[in-house]
Amino acid sequence: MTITGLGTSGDGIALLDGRSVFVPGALPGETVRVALTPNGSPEIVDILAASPARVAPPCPLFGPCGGCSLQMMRLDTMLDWKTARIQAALRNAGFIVQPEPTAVQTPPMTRRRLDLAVARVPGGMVIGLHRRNGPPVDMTLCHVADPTLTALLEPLRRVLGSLGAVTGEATLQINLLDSGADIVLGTGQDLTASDRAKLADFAAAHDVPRISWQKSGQPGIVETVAQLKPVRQSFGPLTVAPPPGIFLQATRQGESAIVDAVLSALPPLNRKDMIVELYAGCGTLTGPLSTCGRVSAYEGVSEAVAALQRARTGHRLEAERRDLVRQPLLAGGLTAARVVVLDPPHAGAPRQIEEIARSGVRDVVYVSCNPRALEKDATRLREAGYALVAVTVVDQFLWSAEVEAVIALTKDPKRLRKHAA
Ligand SMILES: C[S@@+](CC[C@H](N)C(=O)[O-])C[C@H]1O[C@@H](n2cnc3c(N)ncnc32)[C@H](O)[C@@H]1O
Repeated sequence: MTITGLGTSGDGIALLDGRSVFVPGALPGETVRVALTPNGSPEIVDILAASPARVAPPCPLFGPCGGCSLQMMRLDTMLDWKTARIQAALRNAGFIVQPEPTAVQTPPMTRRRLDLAVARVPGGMVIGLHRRNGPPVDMTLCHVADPTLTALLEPLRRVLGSLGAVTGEATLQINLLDSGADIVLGTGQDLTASDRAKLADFAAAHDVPRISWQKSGQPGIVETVAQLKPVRQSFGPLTVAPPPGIFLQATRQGESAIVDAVLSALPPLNRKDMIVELYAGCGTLTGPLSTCGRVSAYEGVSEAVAALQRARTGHRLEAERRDLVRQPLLAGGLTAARVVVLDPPHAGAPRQIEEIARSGVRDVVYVSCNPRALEKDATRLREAGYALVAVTVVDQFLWSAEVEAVIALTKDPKRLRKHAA
């Protein structure tokens, strides 16, 4: 097969009898020989002509482990591919002439958030990421995760193996906060008193400030099992105590790149200007934005809003819980805003964008984690008269197909004139 492109999940695309076939591990320009697996999907058996972008994958778990799909690709080529995806999304949204993008890629071994699967298997415990459509692959090393997190996996295997509540499969979510690893364990069974004592001992032995637990299938209810010291995370001038399992940008370097891009995408502001921030999480952008103007932050997760409200003393910000899908901030409520900054989840923000499009707000900064959603939301903003003035691409999910972007849009004639000059 001749590979003509890369699909949105990072698989090579080939045409076979007029239809697209996805070949994992193949790069554009390559000719590969494939065999069909028992479930009918193609698997490379031989590379007949390799791409100049092909490199030896650094991790021995690459292939079976479902975490990375692109370790056989040069990092700079991968960043170019991700940048081209954002440019294509914006072009499809109708922005034919685009500013030169800034592109940032984070280094390996910096991921500070892991969502892992746990499985009790004959002879031990497996902790890792699922193989494609299969069971988890034991993460004995990782070129993506921060080494502080990978160092915890072996002791975690031992303690989880000793827990009565971990009978079959479980989940483990770890956020590396400024205060240390913040762990949420999910199990199907309730923890016993002995399980709780073992987890508390583990926290003390490994300097883990907090371990929480949730029962599988009850995602909203999280219980603290051990808390040895306060948890904290700083976002610019703001220090919050994040709730267990809260959204955190995947890497510290990615967070800095997004924050820098958002701040430089703002129009000139004075400190009394109101910034409306939508999908605020527990303050990644809110803290830095509060140094530029008054921030009204909206977020759907009540624990994140409570953390922001507790941290706001001395900072120019208000935080409110609001489901922005069911109850978007209406156009009328946006008129006081000098600029709207939004960082929606994967699905984008179609209802909220409609209200922004109808409001008179002059400047919008949109942080995207999904090029498809970006295309739809940016289409509506272009129709409403916004022009594109800056694009930053952030690759903080190294070796996967994920890509983030920060785009600045305006309908302020003065800013447009300055931009054109
Ligand atoms: C991509 S994260 C960004 C969070 C934050 N800006 C940050 O950088 O840490 C998206 C945020 O949207 C929130 N969210 C998801 N659905 C929502 C909804 N329907 N209404 C309000 N917030 C929502 C999530 O809880 C999450 O905090």
